[in-house]
Amino acid sequence: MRRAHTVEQVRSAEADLMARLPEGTLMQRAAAGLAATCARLLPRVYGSRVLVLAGSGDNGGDALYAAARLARRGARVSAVLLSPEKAHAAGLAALLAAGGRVTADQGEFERADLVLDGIVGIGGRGGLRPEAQPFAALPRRGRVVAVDVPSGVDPDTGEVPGVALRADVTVCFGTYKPGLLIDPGASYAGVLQLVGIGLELPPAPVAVLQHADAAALLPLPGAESDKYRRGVVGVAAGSARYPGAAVLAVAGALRGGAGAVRYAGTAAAEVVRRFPEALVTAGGPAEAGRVQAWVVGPGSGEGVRELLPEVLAADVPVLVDADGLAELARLGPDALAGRSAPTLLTPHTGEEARLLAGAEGGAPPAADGLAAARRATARRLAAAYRATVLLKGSTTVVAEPDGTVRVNPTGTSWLATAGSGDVLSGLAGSLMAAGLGPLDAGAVAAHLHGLAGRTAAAGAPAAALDVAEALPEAWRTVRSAGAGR
Ligand SMILES: NC(=O)C1=CN([C@@H]2O[C@H](COP(=O)(O)OP(=O)(O)OC[C@H]3O[C@@H](n4cnc5c(N)ncnc54)[C@H](O)[C@@H]3O)[C@@H](O)[C@H]2O)[C@@H](O)CC1
Ligand SMILES: [K+]
Repeated sequence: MRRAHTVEQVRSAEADLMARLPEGTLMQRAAAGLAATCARLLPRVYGSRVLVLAGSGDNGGDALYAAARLARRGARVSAVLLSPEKAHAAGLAALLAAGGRVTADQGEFERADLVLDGIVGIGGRGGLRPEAQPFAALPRRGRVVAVDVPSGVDPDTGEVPGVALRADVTVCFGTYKPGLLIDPGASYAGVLQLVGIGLELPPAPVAVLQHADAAALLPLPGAESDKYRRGVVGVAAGSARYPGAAVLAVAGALRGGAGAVRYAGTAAAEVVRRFPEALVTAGGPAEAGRVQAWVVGPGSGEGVRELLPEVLAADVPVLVDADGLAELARLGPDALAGRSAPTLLTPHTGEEARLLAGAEGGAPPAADGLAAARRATARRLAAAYRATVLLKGSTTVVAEPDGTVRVNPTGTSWLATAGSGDVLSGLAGSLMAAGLGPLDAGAVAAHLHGLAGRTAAAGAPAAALDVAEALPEAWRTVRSAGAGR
C-alpha cells in the first residue's frame, strides 16, 4: 500500500523527531537519499551537468545539500537562486565549498543532464511565482527530479492552481503526499521514489493499493464454496431504451467474484441471450430472489423512480450509479437515512455536482472545479450522504464518510468510453456481494477496471465489453503479484 499523509501530519511528525535529533539531521538524511537517486539516474556522476533550482525554504536546502554531494563526486553543478537574498545559507555554502557555482543563465536548464527542482516543497502555496514560471516552458534535455513535491502542485490536494514544473521523478521524504497521487498533481510527479527519514506517522488518510494489496482483498473460492456462499449480486439496470447498460453491468458483475448474478428488469431477454449464466427476471427486484448486494441505476431511465427506493429498502449493500444517482440527487441524502447496510455511490464529476446540489441546495458547482479538487469534493459528498463515494476520473478517488480516501491510478483515458462505467458498477457490486466492504470493493474494482482498460485498449480504442472481457487477465496480473495466493 502506498500511504500518503497531509502536510500538517508531516510537520507534526517532523517536529517530534527534530526535537530528539541534532539540528540538521533530517535535512542531511533527505539530501543523502535525494543525491543517491540522482546518481542512479545519471549514466555517471563525474562530469555530468546538474542544475539546481533553489527556492527560499528548506526544500531549496535539500536540493543544495544534495547537489553538494554530487559536486563532491565530480558533477558540474550550478544553482539558480530564485530568491537570492533568502536562499538556504548553509546549503548554498556547502554547494560552493564543493565546487558548485551560482548562475542566472536560464540556458543552463536546457543543457543540464539533470535538474533538481528545489523551488518549493510542502511549504508551497499557489502555482509557481513569476520568476520560476519560465522554467516550466523551457525545452529540456535531461531529467527533472522534483524534491519532495513538483513545485506548483498543492501537496495536500493535487490541485495545480497556476503553472507547475513537470518532473520525471519525484523523491519524497518520509511519506507520500496526497497531491502526488491525485490528478492533476499526479500527472506532474512522474515516477515516485520514497526516502525514509525516520518519521513516526499516524494512520494514513490517503492510500493507493498496489497489486499485492488488491490480491490480498480479492474474494477467492475455497474448497467449501458454492455459488451462494460466494455471494449473489443483483443487477437492477437497463430499460427498453437502454438495454445495453444492463448487459454491460452484468458483464462486469460476472467478473467480480460473486458466485452468481441475478438480473431484474426489462432487458432480461437481452441479458440472458448474451449471458446464459445470468439468473434473470423481467419483473422488479422483489422477484429476483435473495442477493447479497444490489447494483442499481445504469441505463434505468425513468423507471428508476420506483426502482431506487425499492432497492434501497433492501438490507444489503447497494451500489447506486448513473440514473440512480440523478434520482438520488433529486431526493437528497434523506433517501439513505434509513439504511444500515453500506451504500456505494459511483458518480463522475457531472453527477457529483448534481448530488452536491441535492445535499447542499443551490446550483450544481462547476464540474471542472470538482475535478481539480477530487479528494476534497469526494469527501464532502461522502459526508453529506453518509455513504462511500467512488468518484470516477483520471485518478479515481474512493472516499468514506470519515474522510478515509483510496486513490486509484491504474486507469487510462481510453476508459472514457460509453458503457465503461456500467462495467465498473457491476464489478464493484459483485465484489460487495462477495463480502468486501464498500471502500475495498470500490478500490479493488477501480484497480482491476483500470488494468483491464489498459489491456483492452493497448493503444487503440476499446469498447466497454472489451474492458469486461479483459477483467480475468487483470485478476491474473494482480494475483501473480500477491505472493502465494
Ligand atoms: N522540516 C523538516 O524537518 C524537513 C523538511 N524537509 C524539506 O523542507 C521542505 C519544507 O520546507 P519549508 O517549510 O521551508 O517550505 P518550502 O521550502 O516548501 O517553501 C517555503 C518557502 O517558499 C515560499 N513559497 C511558498 N509558495 C511558493 C510558491 N508558490 N513559489 C515560490 N515560493 C513559494 C515561501 O515564501 C517560503 O519562503 C519539505 O518539502 C522538504 O523538502 C526535508 O529536509 C526533511 C526535513
Ligand atoms: K520541489
